[in-house]
Amino acid sequence: MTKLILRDVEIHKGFLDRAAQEHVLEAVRGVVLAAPLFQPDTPYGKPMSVRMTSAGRYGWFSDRSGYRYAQRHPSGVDWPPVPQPVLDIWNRLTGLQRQPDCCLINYYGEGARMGLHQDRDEADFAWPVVSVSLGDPGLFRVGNQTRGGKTESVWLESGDVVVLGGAARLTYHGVDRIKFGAGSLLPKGGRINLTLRVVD
Ligand SMILES: O=C(O)CCC(=O)C(=O)O
Ligand SMILES: [Fe+2]
Repeated sequence: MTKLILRDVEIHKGFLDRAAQEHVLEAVRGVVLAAPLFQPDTPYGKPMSVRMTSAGRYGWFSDRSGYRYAQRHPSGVDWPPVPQPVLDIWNRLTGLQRQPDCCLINYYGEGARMGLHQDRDEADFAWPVVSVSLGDPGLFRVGNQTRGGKTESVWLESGDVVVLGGAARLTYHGVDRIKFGAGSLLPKGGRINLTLRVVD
């Protein structure tokens, strides 16, 4: 395990070993069975290329009226609780008493990406965001606190965990592309990202 710092963004390479990745993946499968992946629309009307769902008191949601947190899955069911193996990652890394309210689950299939953005739909930016990568490698781009300027990129691999906290809490970030099929964790390929956030 090595820790890189890229513009105050902490990147814990190899934070989860293979057994831990499999354990988390199994928990994620349980969430997806109860609250299936869906493809949200952006406020601009184009569907996102990433499919997603959530666990926790809140789930992240997007449609023509904007980005927000929702108390239920689009089907009307409650979001399942955040699985304990996922909370364990938060606890190990942050040491905080407060637990995350939302675990957003992003699934990147072939060709999926996520444009540069800030995570700013939460009430209090003092809480960090913790982001877990599973499956195929993804090219993670890190920008600045405001839109524009130079960026730097790093490949995130299965088991890597990123913390956006402190000075980096509002840093622009995104995923340019994935190496579809290059990982061995997901039998059908693709990349899963879990993003843990305190919402309110
Ligand atoms: O997939 C990733 O590594 C980042 C995901 C992300 O930035 C988000 O869901 O807000
Ligand atoms: Fe983000």
